[in-house]
Amino acid sequence: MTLEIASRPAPPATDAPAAAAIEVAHLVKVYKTTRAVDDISFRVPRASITGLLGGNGAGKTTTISMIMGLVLPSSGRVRVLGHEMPERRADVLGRINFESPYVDMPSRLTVRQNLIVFGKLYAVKDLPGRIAELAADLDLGEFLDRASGKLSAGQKTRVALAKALINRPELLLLDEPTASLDPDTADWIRSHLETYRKQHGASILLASHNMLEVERLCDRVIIMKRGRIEDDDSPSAIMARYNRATLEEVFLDVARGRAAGSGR
Ligand SMILES: Nc1ncnc2c1ncn2[C@@H]1O[C@H](COP(=O)(O)OP(=O)(O)OP(=O)(O)O)[C@@H](O)[C@H]1O
Repeated sequence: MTLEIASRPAPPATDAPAAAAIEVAHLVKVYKTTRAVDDISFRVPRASITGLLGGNGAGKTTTISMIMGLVLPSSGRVRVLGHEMPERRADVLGRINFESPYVDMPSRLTVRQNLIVFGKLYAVKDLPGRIAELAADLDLGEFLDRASGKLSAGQKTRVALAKALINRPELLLLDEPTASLDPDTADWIRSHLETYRKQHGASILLASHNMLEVERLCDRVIIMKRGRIEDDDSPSAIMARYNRATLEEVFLDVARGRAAGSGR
């Protein structure tokens, strides 16, 4: 992931309660010759779970990285919780968080030490209390004092989720949160995300290759292909438009260039 910080002057903050969790307008990212994200616009309302779908290389991770202010857009605009990114990152970063199974924590530190480091970065109040709460919620007790590098994939995912929730984020960005998990653990993680959204009114943007997961969790689905948005609607409306019973079939239609409604 490239880290580029913008030097444009910061515009005024506008954190009106009505502001969407995320607003993206005409966003473009060009890496040398690759147009990774090609003029996309969408809105993620507060307290919603939105799925970001697309085949390998569709531009999902690049989009999420621009939303977090970690990758600088070539053009276009991103607002998070009403604040312009990346200019207003300082107002936003403490209120959002991120999880990806592809980003490892320092492996020699124990789980507890890692959570202390991330909790301090977010200036979490009563950090020992928050870690105890997350350990109970996510069942981390058994390996809280074990080196993070010595955990199984499922245990690592639970720790990554604890790290992502440590600051009680208003917006959670998830890049394939259940990749490489067994169905039982994946289901457990999904239930936890649903509960967190309900209890905290949080907004979630979830990039996933698991269509059942998206059908179950998401109020809305954005389908990307080659950097562009192919569709953006509720799962049921998208399935109806493609005349398909599952999002998996819709995904294959989009990947193979079949037009909406041509299925069956
Ligand atoms: N740092 C980079 N430098 C150059 N090209 C990049 C960089 N990051 C991504 N790309 C390219 O941009 C395109 C979009 O990649 P991105 O990782 O955003 O896709 P994705 O939808 O997340 O894919 P996947 O499902 O495989 O994770 C790809 O063609 C990729 O090779």
